Amino acid sequence: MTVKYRFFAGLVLVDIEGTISPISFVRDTLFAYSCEHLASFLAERGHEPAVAAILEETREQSGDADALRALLAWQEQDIKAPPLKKLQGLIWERGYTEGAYKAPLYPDVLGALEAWKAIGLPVHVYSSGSVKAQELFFRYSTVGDIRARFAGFHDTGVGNKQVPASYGRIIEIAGIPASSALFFSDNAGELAAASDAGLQVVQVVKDGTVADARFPQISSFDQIAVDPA
Ligand SMILES: CSCCC(=O)C(=O)COP(=O)(O)O
Ligand SMILES: [Mg+2]
Repeated sequence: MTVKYRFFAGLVLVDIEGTISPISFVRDTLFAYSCEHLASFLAERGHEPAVAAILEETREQSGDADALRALLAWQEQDIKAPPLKKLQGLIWERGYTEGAYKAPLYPDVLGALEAWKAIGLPVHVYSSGSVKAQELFFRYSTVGDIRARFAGFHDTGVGNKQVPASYGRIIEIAGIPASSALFFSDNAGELAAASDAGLQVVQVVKDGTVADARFPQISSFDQIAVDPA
C-alpha cells in the first residue's frame, strides 16, 4: 500500500474501538459478556470495597437509587459513564482469564507498532475503557501479551474524549508539546477535540466508520509514515 501521509511526531496516541480493534469485538463480545454477567458479578462481589464504591458512584451520577438498573441502562445505550467503564473492566477479567475471548487487532496494527518501536516513538492509548480494561485487552490479545508496546494508558480519568482539555492533560503527563503528538481515532468528535487541543490528528476509516472530511483519513496504518519530531 502506498504512503498517503507523512507526519513528524514525538508521541503517538491511539484510540482502541474502531481504530486498532473492530467495533464488533467491543460491542458483540465484551459488552455482551458484561451485560450477561453484571447481575451475578454484583451479587458475588458487590460487598467488596472497590465494587461498593463504584455502586455508590453509579447512584450519585445516575440519580437512580437502584445501581444495577442504572448500570444496565448505561450499558444498553453505550453511555461511557466512568463507574460503568470501571465495572466492565472488572467483569471482563474473568472472561479473559477463562479464555472466553481474546482481543483482536486489525491486521495492520502490529506492523505499525513495530515501525514506531524501531524509531523509538512512544505509543500511548486513550480509550473510554478503563485502564484496567485496556491492560487486559493488550495482555490477552490474539497476538499475545503486547502491553510492553505501550508507554502510557489513559482513560476518562483525564476527562471525556470529546473535550479538548482531556488531551491537554495527556500531553502534560507525556511532557511534550501538543503539536508533536499524533492522535488516531475513528471518532470525529474525539478528533475535533484533540485538534482543538493542538494535536495532529488522523481519522482511521474502517467498515462502519462515519468518515469526516475535516480530517486526514486512512483505511490502514500502512498509509502512514511517521518520522521522529
Ligand atoms: C479497552 S477495550 C473496551 C473499550 C470500551 O469499553 C469502549 O467503550 C470503547 O471506547 P474507545 O474509547 O476505545 O472507542
Ligand atoms: Mg473509537
